[in-house]
Amino acid sequence: MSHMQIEQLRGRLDELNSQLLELLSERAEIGQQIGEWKRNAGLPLHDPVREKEMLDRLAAQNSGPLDEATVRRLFGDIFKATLQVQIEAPAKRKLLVSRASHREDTVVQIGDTAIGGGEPVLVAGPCSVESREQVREVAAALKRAGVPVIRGGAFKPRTSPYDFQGLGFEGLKLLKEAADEFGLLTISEIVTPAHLEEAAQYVDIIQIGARNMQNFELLKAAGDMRKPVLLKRGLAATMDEFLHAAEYIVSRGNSQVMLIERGIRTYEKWTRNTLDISAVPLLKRESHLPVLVDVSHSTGRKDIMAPCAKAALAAGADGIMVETHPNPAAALSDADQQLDLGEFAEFVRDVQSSGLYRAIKS
Ligand SMILES: O=C(O)C(=O)C[C@]1(C(=O)O)C=C[C@@H](O)C=C1
Repeated sequence: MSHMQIEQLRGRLDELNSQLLELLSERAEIGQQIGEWKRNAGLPLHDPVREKEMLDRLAAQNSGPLDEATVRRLFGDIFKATLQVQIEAPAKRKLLVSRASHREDTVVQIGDTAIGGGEPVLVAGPCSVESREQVREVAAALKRAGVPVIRGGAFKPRTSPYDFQGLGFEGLKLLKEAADEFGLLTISEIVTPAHLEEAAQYVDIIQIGARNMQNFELLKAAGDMRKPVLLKRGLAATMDEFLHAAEYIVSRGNSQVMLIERGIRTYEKWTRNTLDISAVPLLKRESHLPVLVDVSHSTGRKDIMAPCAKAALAAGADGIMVETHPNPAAALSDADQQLDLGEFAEFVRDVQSSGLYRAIKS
């Protein structure tokens, strides 16, 4: 046989390999569907009787050149592989928030502001809305710095019940009033499902806080809204838990979800929490949702906020959240970590100087 003939035969084998692979994949997919049905019906996945029937039929059909034992062994392996796919299917279920189900970056577009998939944005504001003057002063500073979104807590889940709990809806109204005056978007944390509808009049982005990341009723209610949601990573949440929490919202039809890393609890005491920078590229790789980083709650210290913000942007973050207050020493919450307005302007300049962020010019 000539070399050319061998090449032709090998070419034909390559074609048959591709066809076999296609057929095996189709077979495995059908097996997956049967597996799902069995699981729901509470039936065992392994069915030796059915396997024996199939093997006996194939043995009877076989006309060589493979001998019967080989046919039985090969198909036995195929059934084993199908069973394996059936067993692993739930763990490998593609989440709606995963890149595997949606390749392109999700872009949350609110008015002229786009979050995700392009220019990073800054979100800034006081930890808590305290007064009309306070929030108005911050809004003016944000406008000057080209920051499009103002944050401000009105419903504050505080560690101690004796600490300032926020101004509630009055706080949301003040936030909205200041934002409207300076053409900014608003973001604020909501903690009660029943408050979502009313809060939606005042906030452009609903924040679900770290302590509520696995408040499943709140996640479901936010999923029933058609408003952007910023979901904070829980204090001790794994990536898997974080993405599943986001899935609760997206699976109810609200695809406008953004994730925010805010530091996790570790043994380290020099920072308030430990900023998990690796969360940024991991989440960007595994999910199509925009990823932000809160440099205030993660570090809890002003002196490293700008470098951490730059690190987050370099790692691929779509935005940075930072707290600022006209008079941090007198703030009713998080007094130590809020930048004053001068420090905030400096922070923006510093982050901008990295070339990783451009302020929006109005
Ligand atoms: O027919 C089924 O019940 C299947 O689950 C499919 C299948 C197969 O690959 O053909 C897989 C595993 C069972 O042990 C038997 C058969």
